[in-house]
Amino acid sequence: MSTIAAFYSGKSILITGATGFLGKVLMEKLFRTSPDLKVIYILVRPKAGQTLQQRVFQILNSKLFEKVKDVCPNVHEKIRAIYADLNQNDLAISKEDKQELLSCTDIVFHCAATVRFDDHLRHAVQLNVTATQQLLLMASQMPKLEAFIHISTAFSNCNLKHIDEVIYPCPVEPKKIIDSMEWLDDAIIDEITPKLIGDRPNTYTYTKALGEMVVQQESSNLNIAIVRPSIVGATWQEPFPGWVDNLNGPSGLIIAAGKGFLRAIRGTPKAVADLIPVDTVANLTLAVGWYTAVNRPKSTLIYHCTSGNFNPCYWGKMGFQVLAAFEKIPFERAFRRPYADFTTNTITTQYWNAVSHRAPAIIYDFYLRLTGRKPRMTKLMNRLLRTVSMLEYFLNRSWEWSTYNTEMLMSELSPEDQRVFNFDVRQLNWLEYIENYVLGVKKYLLKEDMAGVPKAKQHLKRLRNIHYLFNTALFLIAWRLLIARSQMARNVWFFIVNFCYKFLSYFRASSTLKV
Ligand SMILES: CCCCCCCCCCCCCCCCCCCCCCCCCCCC(=O)SCCNC(=O)CCNC(=O)[C@H](O)C(C)(C)COP(=O)(O)OP(=O)(O)OC[C@H]1O[C@@H](n2cnc3c(N)ncnc32)[C@H](O)[C@@H]1OP(=O)(O)O
Ligand SMILES: NC(=O)C1=CN([C@@H]2O[C@H](COP(=O)(O)OP(=O)(O)OC[C@H]3O[C@@H](n4cnc5c(N)ncnc54)[C@H](OP(=O)(O)O)[C@@H]3O)[C@@H](O)[C@H]2O)C=CC1
Repeated sequence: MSTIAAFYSGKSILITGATGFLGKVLMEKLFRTSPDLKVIYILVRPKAGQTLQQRVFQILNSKLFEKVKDVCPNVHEKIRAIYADLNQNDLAISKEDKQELLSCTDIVFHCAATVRFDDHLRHAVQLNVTATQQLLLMASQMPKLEAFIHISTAFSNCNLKHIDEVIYPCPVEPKKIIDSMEWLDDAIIDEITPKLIGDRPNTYTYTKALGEMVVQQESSNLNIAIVRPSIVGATWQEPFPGWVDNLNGPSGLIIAAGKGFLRAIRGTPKAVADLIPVDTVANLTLAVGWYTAVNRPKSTLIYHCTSGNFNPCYWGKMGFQVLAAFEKIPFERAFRRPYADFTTNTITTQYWNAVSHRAPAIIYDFYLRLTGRKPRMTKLMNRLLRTVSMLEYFLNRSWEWSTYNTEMLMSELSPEDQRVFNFDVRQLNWLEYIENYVLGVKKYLLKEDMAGVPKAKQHLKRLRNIHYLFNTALFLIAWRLLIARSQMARNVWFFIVNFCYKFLSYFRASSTLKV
């Protein structure tokens, strides 16, 4: 019997961000391995016209939760959705709900965050800093609380090259930032944002670093640990390989490349692609919850959930594997044949953006206009290029994260726990993982059926022929224009024609002789 699974049996667990990518996988694993847990409280807000209950119903009835229903048939009764909005200072939790949470919660997993890179600083501070502070305040009033696990990111200190399992202070105290957000207007915040974030690339990484500082400041009276995952990708093994449900990180780019929109990207092929499967993050997080509650370490331990240290993969190799996967698993209705390459400097990037991204979009929009349809490709391409430009920072650098705590935890686990809560990425086969990832993107994000693969392959063949035809036509037009203007080009042309004619005559004569 797994010690960790047994630990969570009978427990009341609070999860924030349970409707998100990581939160769902974490919840699924908890239900599947500890079906005897008492209850999982999730803080949810209504969204996209759906009530809390509808959102929970949708999650529990999704493919991700199929296995859970076999081991925990009454899963609906064990999940309690609590209305909350982390955008509001008191988290908007009702008095009754708050009372129940305070008196019953044994463990907290704080996953909720805004992960948008370009979020306005006010909103990012509210979600990633103030809400964390509010939640910690609540946690400090929970008499039964055994552990509070905060999910941060391995990139919270991406301004450093080597990152230890410590909290690095930001120059301005989080409390001062929180206070200033209350009285500064948006225009002034916009002005000071670059100064505050300093050498970090965006408000996301900055506010996640501030969030860690808040955790540290509250850690004296709480039993806390921080998990810092790197770039979270599709599931590796559980509940099944390749599951993914949003466009963050690599997933959006895989679609863009597979559909033929993305042809070049500024990236360093030799930089480490520090991807980590979402089920690995969930397993480590649950193991951290158990270890923190049972061993009550004297200080706040930080766990890097990264792959580069254990089993590095590089962007060049990963890009190559993604392209190879498209051969087997093509996406339907591609705009162009999938082909992409890494460029290493700004000038070549701009050249490829003009030639391979903007020009085809303009030509296609022209065709749409001619056929009486609304042009849309240029707009889509501009959006894609904006997204890509935000991800480039992470494609052109490598980081080293120390992993002593993660390795220590691994060694503390029984063989059974190492199997059930596996977070040892040394066992990960990247080629297999990437292939499953591409398949997952096709199935779960694009909702495309494998039955459509032959048609997709045929469509790609047609695109290849159009490509050859287009290039030949372009060449002939260019050549024709050149011949009309240059004597030298004419001479070359007559030389080639003459040569071909002589060659054919010789070939014909020699074949007649043989007969
Ligand atoms: C030698 C060999 C040669 C071979 C070479 C081969 C070369 C190969 C290339 C092959 C292809 C790719 C291979 C894999 C490479 C992957 C690279 C991945 C890079 C990843 C870097 C991530 C670093 C993460 C570090 C930090 C990790 C974290 O802690 S946080 C989690 C990550 N967070 C995010 O990813 C959030 C990013 N998103 C945003 O910040 C915003 O969405 C945005 C700013 C990008 C866009 O905002 P905007 O308001 O404009 O739009 P929005 O309303 O959000 O969406 C508009 C439309 O765009 C879609 N969308 C959203 N996000 C993405 C995305 N990440 N990628 C693509 N598309 C995205 C969104 O759905 C909307 O679509 P519509 O609804 O259709 O309009
Ligand atoms: N994805 C990644 O690559 C990485 C993620 N992380 C960290 O992991 C954690 C989880 O990320 P991930 O699952 O990918 O992110 P998602 O964007 O998928 O999920 C975010 C979650 O936070 C919730 N949330 C956001 N705003 C509010 C709000 N105002 N009130 C209530 N809930 C809110 C969302 O709810 P709703 O569904 O209502 O929007 C959702 O459940 C985050 O802390 C992130 O920083 C760290 C490293 C990498």
